[in-house]
Amino acid sequence: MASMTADLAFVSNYPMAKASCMDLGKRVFGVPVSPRIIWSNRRKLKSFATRAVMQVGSIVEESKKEECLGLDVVTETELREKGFLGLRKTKLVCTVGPACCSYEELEKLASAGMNVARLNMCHNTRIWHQDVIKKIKKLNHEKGFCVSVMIDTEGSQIHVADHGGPSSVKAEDGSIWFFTTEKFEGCRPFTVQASYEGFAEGIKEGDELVVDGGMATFEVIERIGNDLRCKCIDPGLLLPRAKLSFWRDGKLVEKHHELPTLSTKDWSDIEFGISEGVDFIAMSFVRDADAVKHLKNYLFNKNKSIKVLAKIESLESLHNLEEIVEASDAIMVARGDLGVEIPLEQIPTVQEKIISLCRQLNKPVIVASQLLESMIEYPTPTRAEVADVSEAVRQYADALMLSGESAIGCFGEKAVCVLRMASTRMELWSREENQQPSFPQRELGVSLSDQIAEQICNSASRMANNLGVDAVFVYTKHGQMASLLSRNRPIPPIFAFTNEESTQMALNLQWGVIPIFFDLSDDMDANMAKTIDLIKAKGMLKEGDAVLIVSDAIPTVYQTLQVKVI
Ligand SMILES: Nc1ncnc2c1ncn2[C@@H]1O[C@H](COP(=O)(O)OP(=O)(O)O)[C@@H](O)[C@H]1O
Ligand SMILES: C=C(OP(=O)(O)O)C(=O)O
Ligand SMILES: [K+]
Ligand SMILES: [Mg+2]
Repeated sequence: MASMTADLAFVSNYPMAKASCMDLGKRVFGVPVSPRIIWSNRRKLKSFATRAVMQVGSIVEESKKEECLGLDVVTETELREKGFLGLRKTKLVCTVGPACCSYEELEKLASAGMNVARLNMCHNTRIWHQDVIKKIKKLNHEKGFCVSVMIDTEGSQIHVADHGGPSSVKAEDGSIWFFTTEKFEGCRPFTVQASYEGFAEGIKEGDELVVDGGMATFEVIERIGNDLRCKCIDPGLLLPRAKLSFWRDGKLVEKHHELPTLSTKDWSDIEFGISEGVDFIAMSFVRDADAVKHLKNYLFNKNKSIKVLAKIESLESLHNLEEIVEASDAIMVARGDLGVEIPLEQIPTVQEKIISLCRQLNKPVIVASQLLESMIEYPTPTRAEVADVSEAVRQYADALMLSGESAIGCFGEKAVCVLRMASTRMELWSREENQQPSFPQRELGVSLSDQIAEQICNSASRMANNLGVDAVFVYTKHGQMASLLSRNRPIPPIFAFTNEESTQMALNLQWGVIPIFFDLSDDMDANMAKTIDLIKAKGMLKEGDAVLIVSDAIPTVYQTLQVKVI
């Protein structure tokens, strides 16, 4: 085994009162090392001591070993080209649709940097979605990618039923339209089927009916039972499944319809997702935490490794934001529908508030929709779109999401490249110019061991930045330590080694984390030595590089803390 000449000091969770100071005295990082404090928490538990160990070590010797490491091909390439500090931190989610559903197109998106593939269950058939999932898993298995899969529910929003007619219908100014709940085949002139029979509840003459956030606007001129006669006052297009919202005196008429957040179709889509082994389920139009808890309880008995994202896209979800974030595994700022329910000019501020709350509560957050909308048709983005992307990156969003840009756009691969380049450059620039929000100091941990893990990760991140280490290695079974490190947004990349594939796929949504599948053993030293050797064997660690090591792996045999100087 290659030897690792380094000083290693343990910082774990020993109450300060018992801290003993040991000067390991050796040179690390090329500078004399001041004495270090050793904390270790020897909590006398009958079961295993919960210990989080942070070690600082430097590597000064070559390693000869070559072993296959679960590092995905994209990261490996980026690492070789740009080194540790050039690695992109912000994750990329791509909606898969007809424009990119072939194996070759999916491979292009993965090579360009897609971390998560999103399947919108509003559209297409389950067979189609199943085929895409199979291709993504094949790409991961055969080509060494690490792309996670997310399904996104249709939800119970009121929308225009698929009129089965041409892809979009034009509404002329002054034309009279009939919005009905009557079910009929095909399409009738100037008649629109609404997806929900109670869609007109509480609506009065004079109210405005807005389609898809403004694609067309109508004035309600008569209510006939459950149906509405309307006059087009702002001409535009009626797209299939267009969403409907109602406004009165410039304010949204909040629809507290009794539709459940998850419709019957959603539940069967969820069963489909479980059977296909998806990694994430994104819930549309979440109104409160109950719906999230209900789904998580259901999944607990089916497949508890599937992560639940709540999509913030209604006024009601903003009213219940904190409880929803607390209950969810991750959050999506779904700006498409959110922009229908709140004034567009408020989106950047609301988005920043959601991102900050998610960081405080240690939940990854995706900024979604219309980031590069013009690239559906054009090969380059507008300045406003790149400004939107860089603002989401500056706000420290964990991930950015493409919708139509990749699903139906002519330049999906280019759009991913624009996101990748813009986010990498903005990460570097905003760090150099200190443009990013400071870390919200809200304590998370409730139990002592959670508080210890949180404090270790907060300290480890500060230490990593202050010492200028090249990388952070974390050994984690369920990803908690990796996410707590990510929450701090440290400068060096976080290599998260885990022996749980579900953890690896879930960490694909965490800012700055590179999830690596690795057969963790109970021997921390072996884990450390082997992973460092392996990364070195790939030529990605070089002489003098410094790695900071954190672990929450609860070994089965550790009874004492080891201080090792090799
Ligand atoms: N799986 C799919 N099959 C066919 N078309 C899709 C699919 N996913 C997305 N699309 C197309 O891409 C557009 C943008 O995707 P998205 O924003 O996810 O959907 P929506 O418009 O329902 O919010 C959709 O309106 C639809 O036209
Ligand atoms: C992502 C969103 O949801 P969907 O595309 O499913 O409407 C959105 O509304 O921004
Ligand atoms: K959806
Ligand atoms: Mg939506």
